[in-house]
Amino acid sequence: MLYLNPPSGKDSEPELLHTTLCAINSFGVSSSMATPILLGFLFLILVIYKIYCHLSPKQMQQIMQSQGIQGPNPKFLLGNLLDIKKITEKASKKQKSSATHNLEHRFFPYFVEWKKAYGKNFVYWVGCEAVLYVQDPELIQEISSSGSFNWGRPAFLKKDRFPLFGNGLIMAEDQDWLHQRRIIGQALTAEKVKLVFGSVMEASLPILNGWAVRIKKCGQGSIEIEVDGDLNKITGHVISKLLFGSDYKKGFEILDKLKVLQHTLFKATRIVGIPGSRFIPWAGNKKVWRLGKEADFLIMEIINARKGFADDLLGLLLQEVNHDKGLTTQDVVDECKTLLIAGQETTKLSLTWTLMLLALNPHWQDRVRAEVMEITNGAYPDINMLSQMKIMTMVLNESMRLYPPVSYTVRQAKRDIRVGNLEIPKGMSVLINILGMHEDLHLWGGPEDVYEFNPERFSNVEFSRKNSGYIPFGFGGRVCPGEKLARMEQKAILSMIVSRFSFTISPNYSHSPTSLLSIMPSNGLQLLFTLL
Ligand code: HEM
Repeated sequence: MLYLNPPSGKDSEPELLHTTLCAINSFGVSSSMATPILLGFLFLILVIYKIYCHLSPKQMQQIMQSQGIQGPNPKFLLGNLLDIKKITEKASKKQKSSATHNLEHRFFPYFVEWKKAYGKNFVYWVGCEAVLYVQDPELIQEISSSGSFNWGRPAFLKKDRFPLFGNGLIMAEDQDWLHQRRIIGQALTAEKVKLVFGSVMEASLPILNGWAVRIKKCGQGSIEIEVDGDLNKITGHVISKLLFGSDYKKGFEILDKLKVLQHTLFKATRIVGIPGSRFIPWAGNKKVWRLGKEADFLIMEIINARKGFADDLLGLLLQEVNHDKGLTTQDVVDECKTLLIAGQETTKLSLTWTLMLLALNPHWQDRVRAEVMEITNGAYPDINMLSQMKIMTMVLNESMRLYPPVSYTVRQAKRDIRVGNLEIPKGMSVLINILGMHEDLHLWGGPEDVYEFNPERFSNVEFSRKNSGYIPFGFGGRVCPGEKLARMEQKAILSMIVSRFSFTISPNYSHSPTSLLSIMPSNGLQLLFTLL
């Protein structure tokens, strides 16, 4: 087992619940605060909840229990939020001084504890929202084939994340979702992705040349580079060019705004899941509204300046405006925000974590380099060479197993749905813990192996294909439409890096992954680079 520097700061809480836990903190649910005003407020919330919920928590619990699905007992109004808070605090006190790749214990210690008590599928409560936790690959297969239109996104998440995604593809449902999915699909086919290869090279070369110049200038053989920022620039350039074509530079400003918005949304002290809370004008909410509007405004500026339909993804989306049952201009704005966030951050993070893992595992770094050199003959790769890079694929797969950029996904039953032997009642949310699946001892070879970086496990192509416990790009109808693009970018950028530089971990790097919608390093990634 390889150990990394311990985290310097406090461990972050998982974002899904972080915000809700902050809500408890900010409410200060203690007996001393139980003033008549607070009680009146809680009563009002309860009434609103009752109106919102399809079934009462008790009814949902009974339905699930009658089917053998157990779970921790929910408390009045707060569900299991206080349990989550208690378990998280206990776990962070116990945390070992050295950090490993074991992220589930770090981000979801309460899931780990509940799995031990209730098995791989159980029900827990986020306030009044019933959530079915699923970590059984067979059940996930059943959900996959139970029809995309049966599932939506939980209303409280859609509202909470509205400034970031609006009604873009991630949040869209029913016919809107299908329509948007078709348009995005057209822009991300294998053929279209080939055309993007040029912009990956165009974005990467100046940055990598800059690294080489700095190494030569310093005269010490190696220098420290903060790679996270540079990978941001490369992946931001690629997605921005895909979306906005020749207007791509304006995309950088929008991306910067969306990142601050994302950090504010997931770090700010807010209440999630309580109706009306997003309208309360406190500082976090106000900042989120302002940034959301500013991002919209910048995208509208690009749209308004357009004459005719350009040959980019924005052009494709604009062609759908004003058609019968077509998109509105606001839908196009929302789609741009969605694609910028979904397409840039995830790809960047997968590269960041892969570089960290290769820096820690020089043997695998050498193997990837040898393969790239053999295929490219020491020159830059062309698009057709990427598919020959098998060891590179194994390394990337293993990196996304240990550090999946998206750690979980949530659906909500739009009607009563039969999934295998289970009857899932309308209104119940289902959380699929991608990280938990990727660290499942039964799927990945026991406690000795599961947290190890071992790309060899992906050498058996049949195993990887069959194993539905591996879902870094999601599953079913909502599977990531950007997978081909992401995989091309990953390979192109990595092959250029390993063929020019070797790298190790800098003593200044402290291993402190945090979860803000995606799993990211809290303090960036600092590596020591040497020219080959
Ligand atoms: C390594 C890179 C990436 C990873 C690991 C990743 C992962 C995922 C996952 C797990 C989902 C499913 C989420 C869910 O079911 O809730 C998803 C959906 C999505 N991804 Fe990606 N993604 C990546 C790159 C990209 C890129 C490059 C784009 C766009 C150019 C993109 C656009 C989207 C969109 C629009 C959805 C929503 C699909 C829908 O709901 O129908 N992703 N992604």
